[in-house]
Amino acid sequence: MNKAIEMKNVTRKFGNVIALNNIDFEIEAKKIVGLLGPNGAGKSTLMKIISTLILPSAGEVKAFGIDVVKEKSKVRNLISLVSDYTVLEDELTPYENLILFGKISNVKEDLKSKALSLLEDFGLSQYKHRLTKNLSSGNKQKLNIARSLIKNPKLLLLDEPTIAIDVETSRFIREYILDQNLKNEKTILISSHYMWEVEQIASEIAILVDGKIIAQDKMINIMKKFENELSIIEVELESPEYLSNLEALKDEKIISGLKIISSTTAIIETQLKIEHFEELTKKYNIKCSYRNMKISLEDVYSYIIKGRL
Ligand SMILES: Nc1ncnc2c1ncn2[C@@H]1O[C@H](COP(=O)(O)OP(=O)(O)OP(=O)(O)O)[C@@H](O)[C@H]1O
Repeated sequence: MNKAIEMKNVTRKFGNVIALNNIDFEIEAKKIVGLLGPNGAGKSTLMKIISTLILPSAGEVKAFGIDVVKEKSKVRNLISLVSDYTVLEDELTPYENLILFGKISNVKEDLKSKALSLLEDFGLSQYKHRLTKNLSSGNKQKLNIARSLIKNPKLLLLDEPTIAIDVETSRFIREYILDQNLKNEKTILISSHYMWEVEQIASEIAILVDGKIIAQDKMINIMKKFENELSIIEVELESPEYLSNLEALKDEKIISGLKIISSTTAIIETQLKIEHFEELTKKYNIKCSYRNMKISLEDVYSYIIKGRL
């Protein structure tokens, strides 16, 4: 199988902080992988190592079979990173930014036409002559992504690419990413705290906690596994007088989450199948109706993280 990324026994320390703790991590070429994890888990550190911005303290990292430490410049030709620490030149226009980055990245052919067509794709042609510092943050982020594509990388590393971006722009970015994967066979690693975003585009997810990969699988396998293990049940009480009985369910081991939405509605997370929920409502004298809700990646993620933290 063709691997875009292979990390073996990789550790990265910053003084006493162990940002990555002896991890093994692989991504197959042409996949879109979502990298999830709480603040400080090590996601940016992982992306910075792959993109050769920082070195690992120990271990081996290869991109498309090339060692990222020993053959930095070869790897750089194949990879682009988009993040809030890859800064655009504020005093240049979007067009000039693309040209500059293209030159830095040794793009020799058709640089001008590539820059113009990326500006067109991202709806930035009308701002071609405006200084980048005067663009809206959404347009700056579009430019950031356009810039990452000018060298036609095989692997795109997107570190929270839609943070603080409006709904339409983030949808555009998501669709563009999908298109890049589909038409241009780019491998994409995307980190995000927006689970619904990752759910929409990634075919595989990896969860990083405290510098360790605690889960990695195809999205479909993870969702299937948890659909068997977990039920999310919406409860509608007949009257608020049953609320305290409902709250008492918290003491049941089988209830892993209980969120009160109003005096008569709640969402319950449980390992119990919905067929057996009635027994519990009788035991606790809860007069209600209830229904199974579709499990989301966010439910699965928080279930995994809760079990861990
Ligand atoms: N340059 C640095 N110097 C010292 N500590 C650092 C440095 N960079 C990262 N760290 C620490 O390493 C750990 C992992 O940080 P990292 O930024 O990789 O996490 P993250 O998962 O990307 O977090 P977030 O979701 O908040 O962006 C954190 O404890 C962080 O404080």
